[in-house]
Amino acid sequence: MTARQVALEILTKTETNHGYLNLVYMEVLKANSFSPLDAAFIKELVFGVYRNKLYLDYIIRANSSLRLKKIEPTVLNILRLGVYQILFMDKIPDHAAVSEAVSLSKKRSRGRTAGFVNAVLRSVLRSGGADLSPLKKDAVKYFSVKFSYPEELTSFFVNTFGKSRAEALLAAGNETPPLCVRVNILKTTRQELAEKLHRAGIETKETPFTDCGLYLFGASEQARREFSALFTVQDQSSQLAALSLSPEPGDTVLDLCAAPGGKTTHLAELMENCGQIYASDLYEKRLHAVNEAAKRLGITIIKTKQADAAEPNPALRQIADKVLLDVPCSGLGIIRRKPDIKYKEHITDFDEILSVQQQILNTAKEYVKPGGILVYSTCTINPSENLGRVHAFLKENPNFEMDAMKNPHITGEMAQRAKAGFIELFPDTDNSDGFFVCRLKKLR
Ligand SMILES: C[S@@+](CC[C@H](N)C(=O)[O-])C[C@H]1O[C@@H](n2cnc3c(N)ncnc32)[C@H](O)[C@@H]1O
Repeated sequence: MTARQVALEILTKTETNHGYLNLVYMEVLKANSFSPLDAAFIKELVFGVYRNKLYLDYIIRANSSLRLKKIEPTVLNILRLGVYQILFMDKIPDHAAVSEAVSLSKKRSRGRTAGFVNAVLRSVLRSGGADLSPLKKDAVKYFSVKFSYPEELTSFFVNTFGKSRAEALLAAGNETPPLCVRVNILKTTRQELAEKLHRAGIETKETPFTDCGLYLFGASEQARREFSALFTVQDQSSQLAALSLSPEPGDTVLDLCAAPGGKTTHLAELMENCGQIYASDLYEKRLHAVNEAAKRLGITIIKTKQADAAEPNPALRQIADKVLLDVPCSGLGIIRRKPDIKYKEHITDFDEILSVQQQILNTAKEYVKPGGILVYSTCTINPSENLGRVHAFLKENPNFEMDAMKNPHITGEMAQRAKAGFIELFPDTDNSDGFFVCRLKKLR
């Protein structure tokens, strides 16, 4: 199969199985042996199409004799791939984008579709796309098409952050995030790993807000596998969650929403693999990933168990020095990694997720020893799931208070907030995933 055929397969599979794009992409990658160049090209195609789907559809509609609903789903995806290459990938000659799309439609579809695909793409080449200026009088409609966010979600951004900040955040959500890893300090140091990677032809840059992170440039999947005992792929924003809990060797730590274990293993590294970590998750199957990650990194202090964190467990009452709650959330901070989040139905109906977060907090508060610490974190930038959620909790639980975080790498305005007990990161200003971490101390 050619790279474009594989890309079409991934798009179709993600749509028809209601799958997650990144999981389908990884599954296809594991099942085949693509060259690093092909793997990168396929990724660019499928993530690019997802990031820009509504915009691409708008252009296809403006250049097609058929309404979108009348176009067969496979043909629509062939067109999206073609238009994406024409408008977003400078290195692909236009004639190659068109002829490859035509030959794909000959292989994958029936009848006269090849002629139709050819006509639409040639029209896109002639017109240069479509004129968005008639949409400009309505910011929500305009941003929705320009940045490919459904109108309901675009409205949420505009109402929450104002027009100009919303524009910056929507644009940042369409960027390709850098590859960031956390160094396994049980086995190496940041500098040592950077030198090893450099010798293997991979350039690195230190993360500014943490002392254990590196950005990697030019690392193929194969190279990533080669060094997998020495690092964990994790954005620097996520590294701040375990760091903010500041676990120490010998501590008893609970991680109640643990899978796939990115933060659990970080806790263990900070504890020098000494003490105990009880890691649970609602989904038993997902806990395998935690055990696998621990094995890969040489960690032995994690015990996993399936459990619903919203259900009280009296056996855990006041056993923990530290508790991490990396709760399920709307995920609005990681759209650049998972662009399919944008199109999730009812994405802005927050009531259910807010209620789960509240229940988990209310259950977990009982597990913290007096004087102990609870860290609440999310990968969203929705204020009601973040500070809103914490303030509501503190109002009902005066025996907890926000506790200053000690992180010498955080400066400026962010340091003021860390001193007050929380950190907020945004993809537009911090070149990081949108993330929220809050450190709470149980007074009595
Ligand atoms: C943000 S993810 C956790 C990511 C993880 N901490 C890491 O760093 O790799 C949230 C997790 O909460 C789990 N979850 C959802 N509802 C839950 C519940 N009621 N109790 C426990 N876990 C839950 C999900 O299965 C998911 O693995």
